[in-house]
Amino acid sequence: MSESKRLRIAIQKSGRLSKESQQLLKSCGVKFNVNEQRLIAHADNMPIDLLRVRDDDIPGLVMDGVVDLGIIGENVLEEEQIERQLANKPAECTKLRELDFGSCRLSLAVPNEFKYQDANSLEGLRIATSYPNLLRRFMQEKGINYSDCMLKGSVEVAPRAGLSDGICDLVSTGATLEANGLYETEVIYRSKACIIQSSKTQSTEKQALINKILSRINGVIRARESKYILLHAPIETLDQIVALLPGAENPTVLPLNDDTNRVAIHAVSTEDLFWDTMEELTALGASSILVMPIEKMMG
Ligand SMILES: Nc1ncnc2c1ncn2[C@@H]1O[C@H](COP(=O)(O)OP(=O)(O)OP(=O)(O)O)[C@@H](O)[C@H]1O
Ligand SMILES: O=P(O)(O)OC[C@H]1O[C@H](OP(=O)(O)OP(=O)(O)O)[C@H](O)[C@@H]1O
Ligand SMILES: [Mg+2]
Repeated sequence: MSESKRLRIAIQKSGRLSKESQQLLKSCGVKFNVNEQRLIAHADNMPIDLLRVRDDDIPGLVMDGVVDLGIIGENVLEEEQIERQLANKPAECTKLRELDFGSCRLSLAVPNEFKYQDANSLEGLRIATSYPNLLRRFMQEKGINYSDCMLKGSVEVAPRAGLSDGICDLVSTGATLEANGLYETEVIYRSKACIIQSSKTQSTEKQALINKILSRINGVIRARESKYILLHAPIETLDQIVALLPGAENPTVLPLNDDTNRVAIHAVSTEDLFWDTMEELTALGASSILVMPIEKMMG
């Protein structure tokens, strides 16, 4: 197979990570259109190809150097890493950074009627999961014997279907567990989406493009986490007002026309400004408070 000159990025074809992975790359200025029937989407304005695959395949594609970058849940990455280490296959890749989506946890859960005290309550039981390696690591650390029942999907119905006593599955809101008469007993792994790079040596051009994409991702995520805040404040409560603005260390303070008692404050806040803080600001005499999203950030 000849080495492609274009940077290959693997993303999930359809599922929890696919929309946000595409959106992130678009926000970084990568222009592409996805045809649902096609595995590959070529970017129009940069030498980048997107490979749209099942999420389980992404870590292996990166570790084998078939693609250069991948966007994947840390849970799937860790599971594949353990699997490959056991099989003596290449398991190396570099996690470039965590992303700001795909937040979930891998947890143990049991039927509502099950009397759970601690992890020892699972001794000798059968647990259904799609993550046998992460489950084994946890159970070995606790010294608990169990048997597993490997299911790629619909794990949450296993106890009711008589296939297992408990489950080890992904949880976010907990709605799926509740709908299936289960409750969460132990969190065994916390996960977010992340971007990974293959360990193979890249050409100077490709590495420069990877660095550019990563720096843009950093800018996009920083911008999404930040807000631009404008407000009018009485000079006498200025210090208290600035202290309330989360993460805004050096705001711009400007005079107001025909008003010597009040000033305008412009600040970039690194956190969302919550309603409670807005109410406290108003109580200190702030007015005309505007909180605006930031589209891009650099430097
Ligand atoms: N409820 C959730 N909330 C947030 N993130 C989640 C949730 N469930 C899963 N994830 C994250 O998204 C990833 C993909 O989940 P999804 O359910 O789409 O996978 P899948 O069914 O295995 O998809 P595929 O068809 O690609 O194999 C998970 O590995 C996890 O990192
Ligand atoms: O705690 P909750 O917010 O209910 O989320 C948890 C559910 O989300 C995921 O499945 P998904 O909905 O992605 O569908 P899938 O089972 O087809 O992968 C996961 O496998 C759980 O079933
Ligand atoms: Mg999958």
